[in-house]
Amino acid sequence: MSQGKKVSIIGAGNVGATVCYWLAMRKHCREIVMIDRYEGLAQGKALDILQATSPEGSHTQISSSSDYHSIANSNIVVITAGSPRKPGMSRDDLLMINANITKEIIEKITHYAPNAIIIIVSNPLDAMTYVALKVGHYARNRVIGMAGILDSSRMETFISQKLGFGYGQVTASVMGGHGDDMVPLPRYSSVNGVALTDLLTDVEIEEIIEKTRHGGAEIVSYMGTSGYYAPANSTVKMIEAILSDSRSIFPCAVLLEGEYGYHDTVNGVPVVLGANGVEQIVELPLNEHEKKQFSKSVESVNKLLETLHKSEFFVQ
Ligand SMILES: NC(=O)C1=CN([C@@H]2O[C@H](COP(=O)(O)OP(=O)(O)OC[C@H]3O[C@@H](n4cnc5c(N)ncnc54)[C@H](O)[C@@H]3O)[C@@H](O)[C@H]2O)C=CC1
Ligand SMILES: O=C([O-])CC(=O)C(=O)O
Repeated sequence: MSQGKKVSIIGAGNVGATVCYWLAMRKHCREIVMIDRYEGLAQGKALDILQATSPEGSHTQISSSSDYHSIANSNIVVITAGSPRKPGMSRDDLLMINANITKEIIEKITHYAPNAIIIIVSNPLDAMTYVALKVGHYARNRVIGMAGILDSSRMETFISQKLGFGYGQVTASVMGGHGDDMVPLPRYSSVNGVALTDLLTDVEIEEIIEKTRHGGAEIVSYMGTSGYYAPANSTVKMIEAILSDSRSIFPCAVLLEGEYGYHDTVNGVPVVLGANGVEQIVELPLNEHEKKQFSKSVESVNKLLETLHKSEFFVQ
């Protein structure tokens, strides 16, 4: 696999450490560095994960630091630093607290790892991706938000649960922002090639769409904090695609510059991921209903961006 590659993870909490664990176990990179504002946390988790690598024959070197010098020469930096939501909160409630954290971290990354591709995980995802792009003055291919793969994998799970068969054979597609207005696409979902619309009724499909839209909140309601196994798995899929230059299509949050008719905003769309990050944005021929839903999702993200612009966040 992609030995010789370095990934840094900023934020060694639930998602960050689980990304580190998955990556180490799958042996896709030579080196992983974890940074957290609580150095002891990153240090403890790095050592714990490192001690799990030996029985697996993984050569991945895992270290922790509070010093950003250690992220130098990273191929990819993943940002999972920031607050998760608590029950009753929306992801959007995290806007200002996580925007400030993202800004502080991006300023370090542009200094210490100027050539890295950035994967954003912190919420609200689309707005944080926009913050990273603007604060770091990055070309848009280099900053990518993780959400669409996760939302699609949730939809796939709910489809198999509803059907009672097809586990592992479902392909679902979710576009749009990572919020309650995300756009699950049953027309682009199938079970081993059999169209979803041939297997489930409209009412059943609508139920799945609603469950997918609230998939994150459902987990928060059980645990008091957000999920991390599926989010970490989705993040690792993006890392693997970039490190191995697989040029795979995944739904990811990227800056739109005219695609789907929108400018200067971030939203989730299918992209080709490869060595340069976003190699291509794929424009699906959406029908009128899907276009309307996507427009609502763009509006929701734009409201957050407006709040940031009005608060003069970008001129501080
Ligand atoms: N995009 C997505 O689909 C998903 C996004 N998330 C988001 O990811 C973020 C992290 O979630 P969890 O790992 O569950 O939270 P967590 O609380 O377990 O971990 C966050 C870590 O960030 C660290 N941190 C905070 N400020 C920092 C700074 N300035 N520098 C370095 N480290 C800092 C904290 O010390 C903590 O260890 C949250 O915003 C959450 O909403 C979580 C799951 C899915
Ligand atoms: O729901 C949350 O707060 C975390 C998240 O984005 C997800 O799990 O989809």
